[in-house]
Amino acid sequence: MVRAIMHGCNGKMGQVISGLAKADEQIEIVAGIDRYMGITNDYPVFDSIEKCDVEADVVIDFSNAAAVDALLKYCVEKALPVVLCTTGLSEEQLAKVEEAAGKTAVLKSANMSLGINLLMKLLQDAAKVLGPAGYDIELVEKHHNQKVDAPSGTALALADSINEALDQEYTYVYDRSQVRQKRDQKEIGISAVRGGTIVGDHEVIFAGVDEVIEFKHTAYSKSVFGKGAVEAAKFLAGKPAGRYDMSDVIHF
Ligand SMILES: NC(=O)C1=CN([C@@H]2O[C@H](COP(=O)(O)OP(=O)(O)OC[C@H]3O[C@@H](n4cnc5c(N)ncnc54)[C@H](O)[C@@H]3O)[C@@H](O)[C@H]2O)C=CC1
Ligand SMILES: O=C(O)C1=N[C@H](C(=O)O)C[C@H](O)C1
Repeated sequence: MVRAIMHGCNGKMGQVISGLAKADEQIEIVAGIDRYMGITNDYPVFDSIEKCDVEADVVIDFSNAAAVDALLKYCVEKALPVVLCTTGLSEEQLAKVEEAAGKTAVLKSANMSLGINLLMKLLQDAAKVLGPAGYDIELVEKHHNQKVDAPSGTALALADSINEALDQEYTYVYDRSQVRQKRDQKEIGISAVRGGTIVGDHEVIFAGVDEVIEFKHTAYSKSVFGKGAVEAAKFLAGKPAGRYDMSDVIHF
């Protein structure tokens, strides 16, 4: 049985994971961390990670970028593997993630769903053909109105995946409103839409002369992310220090 600490336990994803873990004999949430205390859970909840003295094998994190520095410090000190799902980390924080991975196992992924992780692979094949053929690449993501970061971590990860296939030659453009010039061919435009309860839509558009190829992923429920995170936690418990991602968990 894998013992997990749920960081951000009283948030939307924290509650999805709590529900999934209850129905799973291979994982148990032994403690939760959240600064919001308005929910009753069947495990002890602490208002900050530093206060948690419960023994565990892994941490699952769906919280807020502002909470990630303290989390990494705690996991490094306790040599505790961490599945890092929070998005919107700064460049400085991304460097801290790499540093932490030198001391404990860190699996970071902006999207835990099978579909998006497959899409990242498919896009690399498409980009290798369509990029050199001069197709313009644009990405549009849509999320619910409670989301604080933009663009989504997934949109950035999809763009990174495409750019890797194209020898890192592309730059990202987030806002065209102040730019009075035509797009450069080696740009990836990234646009964010926020509204209602949209769980998560990602569309990648390759636009050429007289034809357009579109790839689209739609998440209809947060459980697609939750299931991936639970599998990632089971995978990461007991692993040596290092940087892991969902390609270590999902084998295509
Ligand atoms: N990698 C993936 O597949 C996915 C990642 N996410 C990301 O996960 C994060 C959380 O998403 P949601 O659950 O929808 O958000 P949410 O806002 O519903 O939940 C976040 C929880 O973290 C808590 N929190 C915030 N700061 C804290 C702190 N300093 N200490 C302790 N607790 C703190 C909040 O009180 C809240 O309960 C976001 O960054 C989101 O983008 C969300 C879905 C899928
Ligand atoms: O905040 C969300 O909800 C989501 N965030 C992740 C992201 O920023 O990519 C993943 C998913 O799309 C849902």
